[in-house]
Amino acid sequence: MPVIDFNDPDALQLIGHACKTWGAFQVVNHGIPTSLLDQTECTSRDLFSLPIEQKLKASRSPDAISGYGLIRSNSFFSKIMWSEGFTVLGSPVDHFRQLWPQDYTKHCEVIEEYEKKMKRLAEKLMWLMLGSLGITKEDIDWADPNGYIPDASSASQMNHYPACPDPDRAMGMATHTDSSFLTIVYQNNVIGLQVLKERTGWVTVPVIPGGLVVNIGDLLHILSNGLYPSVLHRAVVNRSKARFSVAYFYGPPTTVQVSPFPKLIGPGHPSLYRPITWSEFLGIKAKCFNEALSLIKVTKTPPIECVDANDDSNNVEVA
Ligand SMILES: C=C1C[C@]23C[C@@]1(O)CC[C@H]2[C@@]12CCC[C@@](C)(C(=O)O1)[C@H]2[C@@H]3C(=O)O
Ligand SMILES: O=C(O)CCC(=O)C(=O)O
Ligand SMILES: [Fe+2]
Repeated sequence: MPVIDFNDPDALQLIGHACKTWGAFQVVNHGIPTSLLDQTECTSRDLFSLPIEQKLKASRSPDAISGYGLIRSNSFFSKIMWSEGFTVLGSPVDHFRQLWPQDYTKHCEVIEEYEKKMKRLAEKLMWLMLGSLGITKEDIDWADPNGYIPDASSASQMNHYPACPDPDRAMGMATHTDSSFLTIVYQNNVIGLQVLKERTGWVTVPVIPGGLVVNIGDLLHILSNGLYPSVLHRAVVNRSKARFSVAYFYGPPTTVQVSPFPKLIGPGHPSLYRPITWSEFLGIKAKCFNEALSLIKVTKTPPIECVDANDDSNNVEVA
């Protein structure tokens, strides 16, 4: 998977190429301090090491997004999902007060700082990705002239995959695409994230010091009219080491209708998707999961290569 230095003068072209061919890349020299990533990992470790009764006090309620629980999408798969998660949407304070009645403030400060810095990085990445498609700040009416997106939506997902006695019979996180515009993933120094590369198979994403993984999500897939396909990915578990990851999902304001960008449509390039908001798309995904993109497709195109996204077998890995 491409590793892109944010300070590389060719970053725009490199990002464009990575988006087209992999749907993902790693970024280094991104400006997020290592100390902040370490602190975020510490908060995540503290959270998941709490007694289960304590964690359940901050359980995600059935119709809510934030809180402690299993990943919803796991219910679409038959394998045992060897993981637990905690989703943050907006301020973590209410849930963190339930988890750590005495010292929730320090954990809130870490997560708030992490979200602030991630939002800035996500915005920069988004403009590079759009720039590589020939889309400028003036083209996007939900951004201000400086490229700032006042009401951008985001959520963070902390994941914990304990060491697993029988890794072949389990999966950490089932195969999925993210519904966001883009997702920035921090992984601790244990491998486990895999991406599906067309005509190659599953590729394990190496852990590189200071590296953050960037995934193309479904909303950028739609906006780019399929030129930048959202990447199928999953997390596998291992026998000896616990793994932690934190994913930051970034997208446009919830009320914005995302549709294939007019500049990318023309003779021979019909618009492939109908306009949709992130919230509506999440609703479709909650019911139909990996079929969501094809359900909002308006023009049928023959599949290039058939990949069974619901095949959660472990034995197709390519290093
Ligand atoms: C903004 C979001 C993306 C997400 C759904 C959510 O509301 C918060 C959790 C996210 C997550 C994390 C694990 C994989 C995933 C598919 C899931 O089930 O919950 C993603 C969702 C998504 O990208 O659609
Ligand atoms: O654990 C990982 O590396 C992947 C996490 C992920 O894909 C997600 O939270 O959406
Ligand atoms: Fe993901």
